[in-house]
Amino acid sequence: MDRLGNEDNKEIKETMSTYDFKEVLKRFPREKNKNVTLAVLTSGGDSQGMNAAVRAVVRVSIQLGVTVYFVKEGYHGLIEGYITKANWYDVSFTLNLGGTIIGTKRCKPFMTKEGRMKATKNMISFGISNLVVIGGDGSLTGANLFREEWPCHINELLKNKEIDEETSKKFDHLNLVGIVGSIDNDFSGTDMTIGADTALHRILEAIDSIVSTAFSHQRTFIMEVMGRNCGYLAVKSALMCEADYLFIREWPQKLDWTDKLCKNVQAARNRGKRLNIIIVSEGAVDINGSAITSEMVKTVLVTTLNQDARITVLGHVQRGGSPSAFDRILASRMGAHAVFCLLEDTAETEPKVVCLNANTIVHQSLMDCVKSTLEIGKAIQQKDFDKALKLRGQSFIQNLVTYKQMIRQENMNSEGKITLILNIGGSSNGINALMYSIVRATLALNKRVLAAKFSIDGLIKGEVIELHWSSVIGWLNQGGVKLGITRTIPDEEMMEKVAMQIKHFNISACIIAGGTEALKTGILMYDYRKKYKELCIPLIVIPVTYSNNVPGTDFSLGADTALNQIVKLCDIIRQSAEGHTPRVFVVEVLGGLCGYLTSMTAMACGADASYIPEEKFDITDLMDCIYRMVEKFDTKLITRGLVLRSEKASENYTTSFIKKLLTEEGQKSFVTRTSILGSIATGGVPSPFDRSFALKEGQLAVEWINNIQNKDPENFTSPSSAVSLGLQRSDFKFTPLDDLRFINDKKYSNNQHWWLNFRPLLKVLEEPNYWKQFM
Ligand SMILES: Nc1ncnc2c1ncn2[C@@H]1O[C@H](COP(=O)(O)OP(=O)(O)OP(=O)(O)O)[C@@H](O)[C@H]1O
Ligand SMILES: O=P(O)(O)OC[C@H]1O[C@](O)(CO)[C@@H](O)[C@@H]1O
Repeated sequence: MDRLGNEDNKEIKETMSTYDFKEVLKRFPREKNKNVTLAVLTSGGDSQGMNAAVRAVVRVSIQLGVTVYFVKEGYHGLIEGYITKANWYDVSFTLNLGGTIIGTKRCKPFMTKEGRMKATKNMISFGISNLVVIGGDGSLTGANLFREEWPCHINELLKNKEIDEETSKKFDHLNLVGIVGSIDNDFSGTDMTIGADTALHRILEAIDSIVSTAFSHQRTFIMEVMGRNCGYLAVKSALMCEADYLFIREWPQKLDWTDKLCKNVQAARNRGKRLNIIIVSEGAVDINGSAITSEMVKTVLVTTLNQDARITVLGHVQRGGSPSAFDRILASRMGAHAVFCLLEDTAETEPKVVCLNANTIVHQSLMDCVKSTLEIGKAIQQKDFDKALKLRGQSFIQNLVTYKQMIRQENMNSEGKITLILNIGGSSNGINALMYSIVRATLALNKRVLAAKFSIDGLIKGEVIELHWSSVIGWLNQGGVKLGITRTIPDEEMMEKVAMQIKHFNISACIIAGGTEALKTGILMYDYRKKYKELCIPLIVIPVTYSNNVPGTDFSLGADTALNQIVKLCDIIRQSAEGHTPRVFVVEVLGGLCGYLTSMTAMACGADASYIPEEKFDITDLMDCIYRMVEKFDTKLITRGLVLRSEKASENYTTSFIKKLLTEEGQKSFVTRTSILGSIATGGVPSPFDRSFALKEGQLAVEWINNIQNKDPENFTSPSSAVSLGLQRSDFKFTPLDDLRFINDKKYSNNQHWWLNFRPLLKVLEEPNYWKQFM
């Protein structure tokens, strides 16, 4: 799960030019790929997002002139010869589907040499010597073995006269690349496996639903989650649902766990909780390695505490349903990368596995990753749980630490320093989870939290409340803004009052959460330190906005939830056209001057075109879109089209203009409809990513304040004492507000966003003849 630190992965890791198709064609010319044949299979437990990976493998191959095959039903299909040619439209409308359209199976015969020999023969008969395997640790272990043995199988086939000398030379080695598709997130080398994010969506949907019935009856629910050997899903979900107790394999319980469980559960009730959630990973054990089951946990609670406890086993629900936006995008990037890897492979290169590393797609040695993954399993078997935990990586351990901190019940009458929270800007999901995290982390340090209701306006009026441990119970999964929010940025007169209130409430530090208004307010407060010494306190801004347009961070809190909402709505809009004559939808997406939501939705839904403020477009682009649409509908294989437009993509090419143009020019082939999503897209409950992001950011902000207060309690005038917290690649960074003041420049726009790199990939995956533009 953590980086292996392989230098080798530098060659074709995702960079600015990775998807620039002119560059791609230069590196992998179509003429050279004429004789390249590639197959893709899915194996092991299915996972949501596998289809996006298959789609990307197929479409990138076709764009590069590679012949591509599906192997149906995993290794079983390889042995039985269920191999069929894949075409462009075979993978249309599959991004939103869970499972795998090409089937999967757990296949015993592939564990035998005979089975793998048969698979070799079948592959050769189709001329295939390049294979993409999408599956979990087991599938990739098998794939690795298959590739190692391949030359022996070829010799054997030659010896048995099942192939001739020429064929044996032509197929002397197998090029292999793995993509990790598994909800368990249990594979070393990649930060995330395809499907894990969606599984968390399913788990939290279930827990959020259970909470209302548990609350009504004051019940305790024991939720059993999947993950075999790996506690990732359990730890993450426990963290994100405020679970009162967690059982996983890598952190086994001492033998007195029954007492501790009862103590924690009872203490939470005493603090005002009407319900308890206990998360049990299906592989949970005690320090002796003996299983701890949901039934055992229930029995303890019923017999010792006389609790009304119930068990819900989530089971395969976790592997079901439509993939999250993250999984669709991750899988598309990984699928494309897998094809590039295969085209670079030679007999001498070792097999690779495509990984996500600090928000960048890279590849690692498949053998090294498999070895490291198996080591974790071995450590667990040998009951060396410390080693297993260490091997799971730093972020796994950090999640556990955060969980313990959030759930720890602190002294309610703390007398320590006071931190003020201000929410400023528009409403964005995840902000309540952030408040939860700030409150719990601050109380853990024996300090106090005050919060202004309705932002600066409330602060000036003195509408300030104290937040206690129990004030934030249940805030993790709440949409909207519990504290109330306005967009007011203080002017000179207001700033004086702000300073007075900070003095009045004896505030020692301030956290501002929100979008650009929050950042601008933070910069102003920093600037006014010269005039008001009350403002010389540690100040930290945490970007919270669905638009993802705040500088200093790759992600703003709330953007993932909005993206998932928009993707869901686009799926529904497009589905509504099923059974109709061809229909094109023009959908207007929120985001102000930032095309993040539009671009990422386009990638996750497979939009035919997307127009954003950062990318200039003109009438020829719009006409080109119409011609492509007509061409597509002429195939009679497709009847639905999707065009996305950012609300501020262009002053003149408005949504209504584009609709009229499509209606006029495309009327012989399709009808056009519009849909303006507006703020409907920002409602709902925070996504797992946003909850987890909120928890981390809250904790880091509190730690930063604590450190700076401890270091130099008198001196809070330097630029480094007023910062913005941001996630850059995989690192959280504290950027001085002084360095971000360009946000106040009217002309500010950021055309260097990391996600702009994916724009060409959108076209590669959506426009069947995209490659022709470069010939
Ligand atoms: N050691 C191995 N040697 C050869 N083939 C293997 C090996 N391990 C697994 N496989 C093949 O891969 C298939 C899938 O493996 P497994 O059932 O472990 O699922 P997985 O890939 O780990 O997926 P998930 O993590 O979703 O369960 C097996 O049924 C078998 O065909
Ligand atoms: O679908 P099956 O074969 O019952 O396997 C269930 C197992 O597969 C996974 O869903 C994925 O590895 C595990 O979390 C679970 O233990």
